[in-house]
Amino acid sequence: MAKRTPKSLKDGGKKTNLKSSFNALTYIPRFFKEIWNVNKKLFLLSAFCRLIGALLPVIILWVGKLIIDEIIHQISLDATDYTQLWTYVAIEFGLVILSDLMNRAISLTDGLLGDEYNIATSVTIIKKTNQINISLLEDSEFYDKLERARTQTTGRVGLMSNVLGQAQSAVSIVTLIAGLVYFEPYLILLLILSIIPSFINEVRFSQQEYSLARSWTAERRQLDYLRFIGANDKTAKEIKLFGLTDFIVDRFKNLSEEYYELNRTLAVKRSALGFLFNLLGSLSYYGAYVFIIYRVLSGAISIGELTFLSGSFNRLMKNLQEFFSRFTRISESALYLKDYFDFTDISVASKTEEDMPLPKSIKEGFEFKNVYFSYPGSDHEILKDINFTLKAGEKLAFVGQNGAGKTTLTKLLLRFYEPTSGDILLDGININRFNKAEYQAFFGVIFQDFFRYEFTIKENIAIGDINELDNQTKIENAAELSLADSVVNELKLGYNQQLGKRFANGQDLSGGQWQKVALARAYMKNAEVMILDEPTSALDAKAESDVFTRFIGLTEGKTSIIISHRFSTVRQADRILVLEDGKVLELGTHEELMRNDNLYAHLFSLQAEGYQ
Ligand SMILES: Nc1ncnc2c1ncn2[C@@H]1O[C@H](COP(=O)(O)OP(=O)(O)OP(=O)(O)O)[C@@H](O)[C@H]1O
Repeated sequence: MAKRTPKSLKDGGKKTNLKSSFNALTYIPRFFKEIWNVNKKLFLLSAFCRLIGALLPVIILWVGKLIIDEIIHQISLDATDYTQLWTYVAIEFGLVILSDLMNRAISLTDGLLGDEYNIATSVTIIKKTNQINISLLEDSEFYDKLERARTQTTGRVGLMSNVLGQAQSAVSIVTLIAGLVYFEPYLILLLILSIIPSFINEVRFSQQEYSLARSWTAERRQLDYLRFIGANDKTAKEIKLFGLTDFIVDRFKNLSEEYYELNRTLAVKRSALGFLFNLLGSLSYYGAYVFIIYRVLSGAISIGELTFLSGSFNRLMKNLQEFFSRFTRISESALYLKDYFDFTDISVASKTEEDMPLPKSIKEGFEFKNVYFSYPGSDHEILKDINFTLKAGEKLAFVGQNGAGKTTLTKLLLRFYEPTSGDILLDGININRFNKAEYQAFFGVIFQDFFRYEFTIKENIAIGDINELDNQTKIENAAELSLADSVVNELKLGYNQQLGKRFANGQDLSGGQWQKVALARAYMKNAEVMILDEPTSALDAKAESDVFTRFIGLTEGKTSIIISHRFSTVRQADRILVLEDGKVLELGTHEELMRNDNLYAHLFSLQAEGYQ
């Protein structure tokens, strides 16, 4: 990990300001359009309940006023007919029940809508990630964006409740203000004066908190990573043996404590100032209270009106405080919304892509012409002036020392990256001109770092052609050809055995067993071109020879590339391409290269000696 420059509150990365907070609010209509599309009925139900919920407080306060006035009226009359009074009480009771019902309905609909929206955005993120170029996926800035889009899901759901709650508060505030204005218009001024300072305080701090959180995205990813390697079954062996716990804990603590300190400073300041400004609110409330009491004592208003006014004033003040603090929460979450939409808006169109139809079968083959390549963001040339052909139906092996560029060459062929200069042709046509998804479907590939999916073994094999998941015969056939059937036979639940240790009843496999499973994927797909990157490295000598004989059968008549460090495997290819330091050093049959007496012959003899 590179040495980090400590951040302070002042240099919190990209600064956000009031303008950016307000700008972020422009994403809210788009956000609600997405929620609306998720479940229209539920959305309307939630809005309806909130509208009723918004009108109830002022009505309940008003009925309270009627009850008190009626009691005083009855006492002064010495009367015994309380029908009117009990009717009011019954109405208030009904309204309180209705209010409770509405609140519950609101939290229910919000929860359900939030869950549904959550599912929808997770699906969007998975699909979008899949459409994005591999080169972008390896970019750390992109990863930060992805992380923000992924981890802020709960924030987005909260945002929905907050915005809807805000609309509800706005209706309540208008009705309460109408009541106050009717009796005592001046109280409104007092109210606004007491609220504004705390609003400004909230806005200021929420921006600083967002700025801080955003500027620490990369460090949070590091913290996640340390948490992952520090408490994980895959790393546990090495961590114990190398005694890495303290090293990881120290690194984790140093990083997280710095973040904690900055956060704490902000939180303490926010709370202290928040308390002072709220004190101002309480003072104004009691000022208003005293004022209304004077008005009652002077006979200007009734006791019922006193309760209505003080109740309305109190509620209004709380509602306004909540309205403003919620406003800052909304603008804060809206900034995260921007991160999400920035991610979903990443353009996936390739400049060069056309939609040429792919040939049904390969006639001539592939040709690399003067290909140079550096990974994005680096000047280091990994491939230099590469020229060779892969003829239709030919089995070509790539050989070379670690880091020579073998895997990179296949990544270019698969269009995960584009050459920095030079062309790759298929039957004389630049591969960029074909539809990318169709072009990539042409290939059956087993990568060196193939993924061990913690699914069942059957699913792990079917991944080679997931449409055939229910085709048990095909899966068994593939397992037999790749020798994965011997692995299946040892599993308690056979093909339905869960693999890996993450889930209940899962069973892990050895490296070689996993490789057989991965190889079975190649047999699932009857691809036009096969690429196997180190397909047998973890297999024992007997299995390697068996697998390879079968693989030769699988690729019979097919264009294929095999990357291997085992010369017993390599020599069976039709031709061998030897890479050294990103350049083609030799190309020819095994016999030709042996006669050449260059790097290939040298490495071959070295390995042969090792077997003697
Ligand atoms: N995503 C990447 N970004 C930047 N550099 C990379 C990336 N992947 C590989 N490299 C670099 O490119 C060079 C070639 O790597 P490549 O994986 O093609 O080698 P290889 O010949 O397949 O090696 P091995 O035999 O070890 O698998 C290496 O120096 C490696 O560090």
